[in-house]
Amino acid sequence: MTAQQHPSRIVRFTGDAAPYAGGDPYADYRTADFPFTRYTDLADRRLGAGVIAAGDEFFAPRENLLVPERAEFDPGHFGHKGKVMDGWETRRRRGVLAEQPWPTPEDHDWALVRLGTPGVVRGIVVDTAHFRGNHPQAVSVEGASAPGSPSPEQLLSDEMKWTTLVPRTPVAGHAANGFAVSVEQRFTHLRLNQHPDGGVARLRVYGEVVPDPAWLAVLGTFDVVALEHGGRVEDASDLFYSPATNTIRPGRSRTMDEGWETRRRRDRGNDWIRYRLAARSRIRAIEIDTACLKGNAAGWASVSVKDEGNPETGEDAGWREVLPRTRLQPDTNHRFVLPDPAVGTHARVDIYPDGGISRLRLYGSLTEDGAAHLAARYQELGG
Ligand SMILES: NC(=O)NC(NC(N)=O)C(=O)[O-]
Repeated sequence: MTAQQHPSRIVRFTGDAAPYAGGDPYADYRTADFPFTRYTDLADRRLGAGVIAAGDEFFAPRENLLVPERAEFDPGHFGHKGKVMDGWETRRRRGVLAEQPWPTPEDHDWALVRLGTPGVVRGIVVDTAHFRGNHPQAVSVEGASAPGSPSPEQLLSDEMKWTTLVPRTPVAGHAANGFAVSVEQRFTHLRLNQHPDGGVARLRVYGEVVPDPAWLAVLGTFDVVALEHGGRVEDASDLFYSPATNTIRPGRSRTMDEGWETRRRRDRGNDWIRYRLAARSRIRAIEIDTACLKGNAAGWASVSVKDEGNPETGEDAGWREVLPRTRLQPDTNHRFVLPDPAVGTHARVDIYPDGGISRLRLYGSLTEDGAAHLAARYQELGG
């Protein structure tokens, strides 16, 4: 097993994985703590991402790449086409002549990914879990920015400009191959290439959401903390059972684990999440949902707002409670109209004493300077 230190200090695994020897298939899996995983997975199915085409998917379908759970391996599961693999796997490439039976150096397989929400990519994980002996020798990743909803044909046409995010790089089998990306551009689509062929279990694309300011301007009032609009979690008191980011995902929770649940507190404190809003906003209405949290819904909740971006004072006025501590019901969506709009760049929900909420929605509109900031960033990133 080899782990190499990359110039950008990202651990790189190289070399083949040993054949599966029985027992826990993850026992010899190689992975690391990649710093960029604190960003949002822009290729999350739950945000609307999809693998819209692939040049070949003989052994295993491209859709597996974005399954949220880690890849499974059943050593005895064989189908009509071979070993059933939980990933995207192409057939073995061949040369064209008896004298040249090998693929050419240019031969490769590709898959086109539509990001769930456009953004700047900070890091990519090409996970080859369980691909041992049939993983690609190398991978590369490119990004494109296309307006609207382009077809695979449009994306593959010569007119489309693709930018290299990860140059062709050798990867290891049965490993989480992580790559830091430093391209300051907003992308809508990615192309994952396997050189010359092989299988990849999962693709994760971590980055910052960059919303289209024209769309937000037309909407006027929207959820200013929603992940898809560029809101994000900065910190939370407890991540024992589930990520706090679940509270700003699209849609309602269908099961308890799709929300945010904290462990049972045995002290006199309380749990909380701190968020950064899409930009400076004026919040007028709040929703707190406890969907699917029944014996463990938060007992009470309050919401506070902080304004770090006041262009007149330039001052940080500290936290201001805009929804006082309010009793919550289990498995219920609660709606609150604020008596006065609350202006801020950050929000915090405090739950008492512990338990969970499934969603927080902060409905409002961008302030003038908030909208100008988003428009400038969009321009800068070539949006
Ligand atoms: N044992 C295999 O996985 N073989 C082949 N792949 C599948 N899925 O059967 C191959 O050639 O890569």
